[in-house]
Amino acid sequence: MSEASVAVHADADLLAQAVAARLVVKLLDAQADRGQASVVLTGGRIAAAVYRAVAALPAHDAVDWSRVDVWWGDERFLPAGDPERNETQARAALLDLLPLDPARIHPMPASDGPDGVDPEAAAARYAEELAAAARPGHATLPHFDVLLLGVGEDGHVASVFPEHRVHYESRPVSAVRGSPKPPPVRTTLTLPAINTAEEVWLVASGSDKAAAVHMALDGAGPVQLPAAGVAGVSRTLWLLDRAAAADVPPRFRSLR
Ligand SMILES: O=C1O[C@H](COP(=O)(O)O)[C@@H](O)[C@H](O)[C@H]1O
Repeated sequence: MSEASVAVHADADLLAQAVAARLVVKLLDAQADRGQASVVLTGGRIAAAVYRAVAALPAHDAVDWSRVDVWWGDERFLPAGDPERNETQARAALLDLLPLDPARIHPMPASDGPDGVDPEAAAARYAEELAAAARPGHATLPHFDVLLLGVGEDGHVASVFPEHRVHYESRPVSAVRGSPKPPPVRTTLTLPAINTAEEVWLVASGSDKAAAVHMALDGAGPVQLPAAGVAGVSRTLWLLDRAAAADVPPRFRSLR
């Protein structure tokens, strides 16, 4: 598990551009090292801005997108194509514009998918898809080069919400019922699954995120503040705009 580090950018627009540039470089490095790359996407407003920024970045053409696996960290359990689905958002902002291999795009199941409106079955199906991509003889998850997370005002990451029973789920993918943020039914990677990623980047913008960022970096408990429980294997990087970074604890300020 890695120590957190913090990078701050002037505003949300520059933050999105910086994350986009980092992401392209990370995927290029992974392809140079491993011959392929994998990214775990998230949802939310700043994530959408990052996806648009990647699409606008000329250097994205340097990535061999046919050798990139795309996974999701969480999903709103709604019908395919619903504009509120994280998948729909990512496809519209970026994925539909890239020469990806459709077989390497791995959305979480929709509520009109093979399991119907059963999020527990959908979560189990996604866990099977992940396990099928894991290295033979290894864990139940594939290698994730980089996993992106937004951070909610309440400190949630993916669809792991404070005090929710998803914290006690032992499987890597969980159904979420009773989400405090709409829609109420979701599917999500759990924190232990998130923390298998080589690098985890927590991206937050706006003053309404400052308190959650502060508490997460200041030693809050993960059940109360899920973002506090995130740690990538080799890197845990908080990517913030100035407003979200307003209350970053002093020991991280030299890193800004
Ligand atoms: O509902 C969700 O919200 C969070 C944060 O979204 P934001 O708009 O406040 O940035 C997001 O990370 C998560 O994937 C999504 O399902």
